Amino acid sequence: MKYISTRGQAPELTFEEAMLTGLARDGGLYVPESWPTLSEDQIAGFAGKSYEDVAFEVMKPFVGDTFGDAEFREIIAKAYSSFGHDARCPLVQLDSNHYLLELFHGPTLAFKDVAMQLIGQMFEAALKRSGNRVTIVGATSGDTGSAAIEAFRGLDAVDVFIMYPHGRVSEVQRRQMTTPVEDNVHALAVDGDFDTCQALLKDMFNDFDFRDSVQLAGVNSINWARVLAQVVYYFTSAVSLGAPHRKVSFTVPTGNFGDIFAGYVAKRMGLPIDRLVIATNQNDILHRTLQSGDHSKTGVVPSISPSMDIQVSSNYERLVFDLYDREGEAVAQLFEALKDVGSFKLSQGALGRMADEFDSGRVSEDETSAAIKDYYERTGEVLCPHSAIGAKIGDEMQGDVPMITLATAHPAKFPAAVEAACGEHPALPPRMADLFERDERVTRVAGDLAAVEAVIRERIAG
Ligand SMILES: Cc1ncc(COP(=O)(O)O)c(C=O)c1O
Ligand SMILES: N[C@@H](CCOP(=O)(O)O)C(=O)O
Repeated sequence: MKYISTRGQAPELTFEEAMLTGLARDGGLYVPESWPTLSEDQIAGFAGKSYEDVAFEVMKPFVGDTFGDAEFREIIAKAYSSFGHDARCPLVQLDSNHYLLELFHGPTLAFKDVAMQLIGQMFEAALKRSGNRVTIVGATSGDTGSAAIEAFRGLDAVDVFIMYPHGRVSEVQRRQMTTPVEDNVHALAVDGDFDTCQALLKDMFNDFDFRDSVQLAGVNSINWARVLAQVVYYFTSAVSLGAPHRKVSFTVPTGNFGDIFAGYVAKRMGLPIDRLVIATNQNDILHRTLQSGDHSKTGVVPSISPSMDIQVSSNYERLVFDLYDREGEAVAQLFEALKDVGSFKLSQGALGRMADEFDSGRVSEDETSAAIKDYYERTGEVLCPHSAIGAKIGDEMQGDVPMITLATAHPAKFPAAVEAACGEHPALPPRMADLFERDERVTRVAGDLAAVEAVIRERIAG
């Protein structure tokens, strides 16, 4: 399998190269040159298999011979051994035809662990083989950062720098990033919002002098391997409800569009998904786009679901690439306009193709709190604000087929919002019970490329 850039001007890469490269050198995102498909029999055969076995079969066509079969199976086994549930990503019934896919049983209590634990193992294997060293820089609205730090802390061949928006993540999220003691971990509190952090990251990748001198690598969903690992749980959950003999729909709390894009990939691979529902908070650019085709940035407004406080949804570019029949030049024009003037308009054809696959909904702050309370009272489930947004929209969009809503984080990551909404204080697991007593280590930095690059260069030199 070869990987090509959504902007059509960067060299084709293998899986391993794409994983270690991050952003394409033309500013685009790497995607597989075509979507591999699985037969109905293959998908039916997933029933009763372990999460790890399904992961191997779903990801193998994308990974090719980067790892031998035995090595790849071992990588997958190690990645998920740290999960606190035997099913890894269990499905819980909310009501008669609505299910919650719990993705928060990994070490940092968010769905990011599902991919990040795997990427940590894959990076380690690839870097051991090559003897190379890399500088991972990540942008986070709270969860990617802690998951990346957990996956890479203490690794000799890696320095990991995480930029988060100062004052805009929950206290638990911040402490998960600022309290690890390993020397290769560097938390950077950036003045700005998540979009500032992600733009800085992309600018770093486009600064070839910096990129090459620090051996820059990325573990945001810029990295194709991140999205790939998330495709697996669409298969495991759908099959447990009767796929491929029965269709299912998914509702996905959405920000950077990585998680729901993984669902789109599962559908391209042959999983019978009826609807993919984008659930947004008040930062609703994707919901507005689906209504009118107008993809216009507005400022990011802080919310009680901070991980979704995003207006530049990076992976939307991967979808637009398909919506425009994989014409890199058209995609480059649209996303350059988004950067330069803050908006672009989808063609009628592209909007129609998007509407064929996706629905969307938006949940306000008050509605988010009310949804947390309502689910707690009706079902006993304490949901994090992101998952509550998904569940509310999932309920509204229910049709004839089962609806699976992705529960993307554990409520204990957002105790203040959850307690204010439903009166329950969600406890952290015992292994994290002293999180609030640990010392924090963080560098405050201006939201400015030169300033961030200077900090990174200085730390690496030191
Ligand atoms: C808890 C939580 N829910 C939902 C999202 C949105 O996911 P995505 O950015 O893949 O759309 C994120 C951030 O990525 C998150 O951390
Ligand atoms: N919500 C994310 C934002 C970054 O998304 P990613 O999937 O591109 O890593 C976060 O929690 O950091």
